[in-house]
Amino acid sequence: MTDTDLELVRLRKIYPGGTVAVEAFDLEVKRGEFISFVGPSGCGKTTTLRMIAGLESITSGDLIIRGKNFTHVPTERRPTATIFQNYAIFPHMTVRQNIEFGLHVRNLSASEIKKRTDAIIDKLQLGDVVDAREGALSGGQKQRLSLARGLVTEPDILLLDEPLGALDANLRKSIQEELKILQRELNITFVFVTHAQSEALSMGDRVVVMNAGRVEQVSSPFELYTRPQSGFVARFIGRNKIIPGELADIDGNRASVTTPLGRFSGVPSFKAGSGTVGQKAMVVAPSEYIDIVPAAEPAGDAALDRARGTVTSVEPVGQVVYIGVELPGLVPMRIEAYRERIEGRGIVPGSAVELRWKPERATIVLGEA
Ligand SMILES: Nc1ncnc2c1ncn2[C@@H]1O[C@H](COP(=O)(O)OP(=O)(O)OP(=O)(O)O)[C@@H](O)[C@H]1O
Repeated sequence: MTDTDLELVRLRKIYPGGTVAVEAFDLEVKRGEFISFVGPSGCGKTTTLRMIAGLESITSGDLIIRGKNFTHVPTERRPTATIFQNYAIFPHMTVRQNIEFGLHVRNLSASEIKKRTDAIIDKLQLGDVVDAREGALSGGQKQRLSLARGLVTEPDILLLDEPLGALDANLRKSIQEELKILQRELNITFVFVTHAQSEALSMGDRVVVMNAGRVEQVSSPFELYTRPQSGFVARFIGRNKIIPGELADIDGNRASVTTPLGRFSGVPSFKAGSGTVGQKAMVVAPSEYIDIVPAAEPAGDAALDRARGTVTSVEPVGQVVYIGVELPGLVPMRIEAYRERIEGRGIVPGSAVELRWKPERATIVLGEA
């Protein structure tokens, strides 16, 4: 038995009007993995999910689930269930009837339907509202009902399209946690679409970042946050500072870039051999790894990379202070620092500062910043 649940091979979607919504989408998802799709509006997340669900035809490429090709199999014969943002609950049916509905259309025996429905009602704590209709349910209960409807069909893969989008921030947070626990317990593969990067990173075992119909990067949340592989990911995920320049040197797992502020090095995000000296590249460092100190302060650690600038603004917000820094030849940067780290150190508008970071924390990314 293969432990790959889902394989997308060169998946492509062109809508009848000619819009190329998804292009060359390759992905392998392991059984029991929680995978999030994230990207800006219109990047093709929903289209990809709908192709997996069979709600949208596949223009070319292959959809493989547990080793079987489902590219042209109709939705009702796919081992998937889909949860939508608007819940898609039948308002005239009770909670129990809503859950049973998907089982009746599968021709299961009455006793099997009851057994499965009772189990899922119990699992999702809907026992108190089994006879209620949609109008009487809270946002959280509606969310759990829509999950119950999907899970009761015992899918191999659960597809979730912005399922928490309609919830307020607090409820969203607690349902995120519930969902993650539920997924671990059931060990079902979840494919979760969201446009919120924090949600994608906190929920996903791995995250697929999409941009304009294409996959930009597939990585664990930490890897994505600390080791972006493209300028798009560096800007879209996390709080990176980006210094543009030209690739100067590549040596194993170190590369360096000549920038208007000097030459800096970092870990290359590209494979050896794919970068050419002189081509456009950038130094990317997560904000959390950059220290801001008065320029006159001696550098204790000679191995740090350093860039000099002038403070233009200092804006405290709670425990964090946002410091605007003008750097020669670059667009101004905004650095976040803990208030206690900078208090009393003379970091005020007009003062000269140095940004310092460990080169091994920086990533060298090819392309135009
Ligand atoms: N039914 C359709 N007919 C034609 N074009 C469509 C259709 N549905 C989506 N598109 C286009 O395909 C592209 C991808 O859309 P899709 O909805 O998959 O993106 P998305 O990343 O899910 O965006 P959002 O976060 O806004 O839902 C967009 O350019 C969109 O306008």
